[in-house]
Amino acid sequence: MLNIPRVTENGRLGPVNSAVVPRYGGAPTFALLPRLDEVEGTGRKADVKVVGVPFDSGVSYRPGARFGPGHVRQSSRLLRPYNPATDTSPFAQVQVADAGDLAVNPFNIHEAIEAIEADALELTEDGASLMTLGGDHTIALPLLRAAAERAGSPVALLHFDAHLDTWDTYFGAEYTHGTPFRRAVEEGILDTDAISHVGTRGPLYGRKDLEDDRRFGFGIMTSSDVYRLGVDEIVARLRDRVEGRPLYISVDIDVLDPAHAPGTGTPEAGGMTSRELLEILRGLRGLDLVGADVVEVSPAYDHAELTGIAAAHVAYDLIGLLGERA
Ligand SMILES: N=C(N)NCCCC(=O)O
Ligand SMILES: [Zn+2]
Ligand SMILES: [Zn+2]
Repeated sequence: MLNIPRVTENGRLGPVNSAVVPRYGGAPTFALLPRLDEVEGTGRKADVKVVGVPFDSGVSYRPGARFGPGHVRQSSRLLRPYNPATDTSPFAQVQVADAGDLAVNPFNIHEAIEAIEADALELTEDGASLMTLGGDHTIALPLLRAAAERAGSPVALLHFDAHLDTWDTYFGAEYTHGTPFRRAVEEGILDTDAISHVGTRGPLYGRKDLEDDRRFGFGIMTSSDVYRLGVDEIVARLRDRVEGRPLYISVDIDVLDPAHAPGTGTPEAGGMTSRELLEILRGLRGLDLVGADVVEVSPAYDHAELTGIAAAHVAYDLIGLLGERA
């Protein structure tokens, strides 16, 4: 089809109009949004760019997150343009486009990390912000580097994850999916007065893991805190920690219980529900969100697109938050 009919609201080029073209056909861009080159071809510029990073050479257990971006896009076909939970139309408030996947070397982690940082800087040169689909959690490090560079200062971080990801090395390797936030603290790109994990749970290697993590400045809202304190109290405490600072949000999909997100590399029992995660994110409106990622979706372990759909909805709400700022 030459002219694909799109929802055009508020002057923004939106998703394929699924009242005309069935949503299960055609190119699986995120939420059926236009590609970046299509948007730029109309003389528009994208304020929020969805970008995939098909990289999983940093995993310590089950592989497969390299297929995450494609799976999340496929699972995002049913997203509709209006979000009643926030009374916003995320694709109409700003221009959103799918920038495709970065080309990253699967055999050289150092080269991959450099490429991700450089590409993230290039994609944000025009003032756009990035909604990144991973990929394993290694990719958060170069994304944070680029975010801090663009913000002109270290950034606050809300890290949704079952894991701390502040371990030191695995088999002597410094750059893995279990170590990005320790490296980020060492590099001085995080505002260590304003960093917190959310949804942490599961066995650790030892008490020292928590001692190190606290020394780096991280606060922790565990999965059990979310259950016991409830969403509103968690939101209040998180806002208190990061308000008024440039903020990056990193969501490892394994923050969800394996019942909600089985398709991931290092699952842990006792996680939050997708409803809780979405409600917490919706409580973070009005903050200075400069970038976000959703990582660790490993489709070979997924069933019925459970994990892909959860990740797609999380990205949809994050795009809403990014767009409010833009
Ligand atoms: N899923 C992420 N990002 N990290 C998990 C690392 C857990 C481990 O191998 O000990
Ligand atoms: Zn994790
Ligand atoms: Zn992680």
